Amino acid sequence: MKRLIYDIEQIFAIIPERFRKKIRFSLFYSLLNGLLDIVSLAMLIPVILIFLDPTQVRSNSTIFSVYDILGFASARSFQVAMLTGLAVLFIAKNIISVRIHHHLSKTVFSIASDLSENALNAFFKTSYLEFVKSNSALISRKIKTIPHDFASYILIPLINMVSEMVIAGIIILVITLYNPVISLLLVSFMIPVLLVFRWFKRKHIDNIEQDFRDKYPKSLKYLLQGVDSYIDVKLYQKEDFFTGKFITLKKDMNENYAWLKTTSFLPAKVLEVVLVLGIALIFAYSLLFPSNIDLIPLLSLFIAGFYRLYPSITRILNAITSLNAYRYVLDEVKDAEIQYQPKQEIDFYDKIVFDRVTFFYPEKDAVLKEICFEIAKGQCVGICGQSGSGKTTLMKLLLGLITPTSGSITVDGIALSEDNTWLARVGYLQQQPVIIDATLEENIAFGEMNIDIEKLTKVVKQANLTSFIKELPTGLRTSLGENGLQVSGGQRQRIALARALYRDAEVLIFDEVSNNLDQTNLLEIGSSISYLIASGKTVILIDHDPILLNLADRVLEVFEGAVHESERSTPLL
Ligand SMILES: Nc1ncnc2c1ncn2[C@@H]1O[C@H](COP(=O)(O)OP(=O)(O)OP(=O)(O)O)[C@@H](O)[C@H]1O
Repeated sequence: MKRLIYDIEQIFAIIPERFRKKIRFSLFYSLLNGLLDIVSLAMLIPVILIFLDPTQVRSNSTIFSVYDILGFASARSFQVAMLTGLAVLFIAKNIISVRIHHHLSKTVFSIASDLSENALNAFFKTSYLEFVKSNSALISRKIKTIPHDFASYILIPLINMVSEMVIAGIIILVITLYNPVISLLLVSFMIPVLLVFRWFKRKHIDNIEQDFRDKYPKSLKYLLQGVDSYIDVKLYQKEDFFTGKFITLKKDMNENYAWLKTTSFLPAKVLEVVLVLGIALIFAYSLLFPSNIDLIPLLSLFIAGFYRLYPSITRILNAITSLNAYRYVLDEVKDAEIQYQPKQEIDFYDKIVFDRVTFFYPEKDAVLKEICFEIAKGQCVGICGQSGSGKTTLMKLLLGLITPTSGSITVDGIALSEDNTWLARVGYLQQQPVIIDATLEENIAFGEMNIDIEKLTKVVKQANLTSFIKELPTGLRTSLGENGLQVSGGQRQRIALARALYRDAEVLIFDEVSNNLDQTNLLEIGSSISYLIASGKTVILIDHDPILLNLADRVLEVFEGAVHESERSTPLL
């Protein structure tokens, strides 16, 4: 019980503030729904009675007072009216019930959407270093699966459980008042159900939480890795490795899922047996003591009580199973709401300054030590250095994705961080630019809802994309497919360049773009870069290719953690 209260407190803490009132209403409506069930069942008993024995209309004082107040002239017309009333009541009750369930589901799944939104915002807020340590399976689980599981397997079962507990309590109380023997019979029959359930839960359900926590993300990881490395998997003939890893985990999980399903099925079956045994016991009692018992009302009461207690008990037990199996979700969904703070504006009009910047990755030696240099606005600076010397790290620092361990990086005197608008001024072109599964124009405008056609046409020309577009079946509106697999390395680079130009980036960083380009594409990118330099953009070229480095006003060399002005040892063209 203590655990349950603790869980309820935790669950309430997770529900976003604006939904708490709605959830309380949902709970209230669920209770109302249960009460309507009880009322309609209670109405069933007198209707059965007057049908089986019409003399009850006059002999039963309660029934007679209703008959009298409503001014009926014959028992038959009263029977018909009661039956019609009962039908209307059941229809109305079930319509209300559907509406209440819809309200509950709508509220609960709106909460799931809210939690997903929070998780996605939190993901975009994670630091670059945390991001590189994470994996996509875990991220997608946190954003998609966990909020959904919280709604489906925690919130709905919890609301059902609380309202069903109250309803079961009311039913037992009412029956006790009417006939304590039946009440005792009903309660004592529930005990074997609870014992069987408890045994099952201990044996099979308690491991399921571990499955959901550990095996599910691992299996998803192998699945995604296998799909993402399609070419390598085929090349190295490692289909069995990925399939094997995935399927071993999946089989274990499915075995436990099977027990989870069986457990939810179990109470209904046991309760059915209990119902038949109860009826048999009442019959046996009436045979043994015929004068002591009024068989029909007793049986009606037992069956009516059971009819409503049966789903109550099933729902309570299933809710307990669900809360146990999915309790881990509570730890993973707890992330606080993101507080948005306005970002500090940076208008780049003078220079970028690296002042005694040192950077260590966690648990590693310093990649860069006390480096100092400046880049003036409008300059084109080349950066070269051996593989692993720290060129990309330098760029991540310049982008503000990572912050110096010591020293400072400032733009016009303002220190770089994710809390200022610096990233909006920078276009970063990587070796393998990202292509999203969308049209070419959506790839260029990247995340803009309303595409500015005039600007689009301009950047398409600047990035030398005109001839590529002519080859496409529907021009700029052609879909580039998942991961842009149908686009060549050179085309990718030009699309990325158009993307950077579309957002009016002031500073353009080209990170080893020559790696995936042939001579023709390299010259084309080179001519685009020359155009950018001429138009006053600040350009940073991390590269080893003389064709590109030749475009730079100066070249910096990263070597053993330091940065020197290079003598341009390579003959420039
Ligand atoms: N996220 C990270 N965590 C830990 N170490 C890292 C991380 N990223 C890079 N490193 C290490 O930092 C060093 C510099 O890496 P960086 O990618 O900056 O080099 P680079 O000069 O760009 O190399 P390349 O030319 O091969 O791309 C390397 O030793 C690398 O292993």
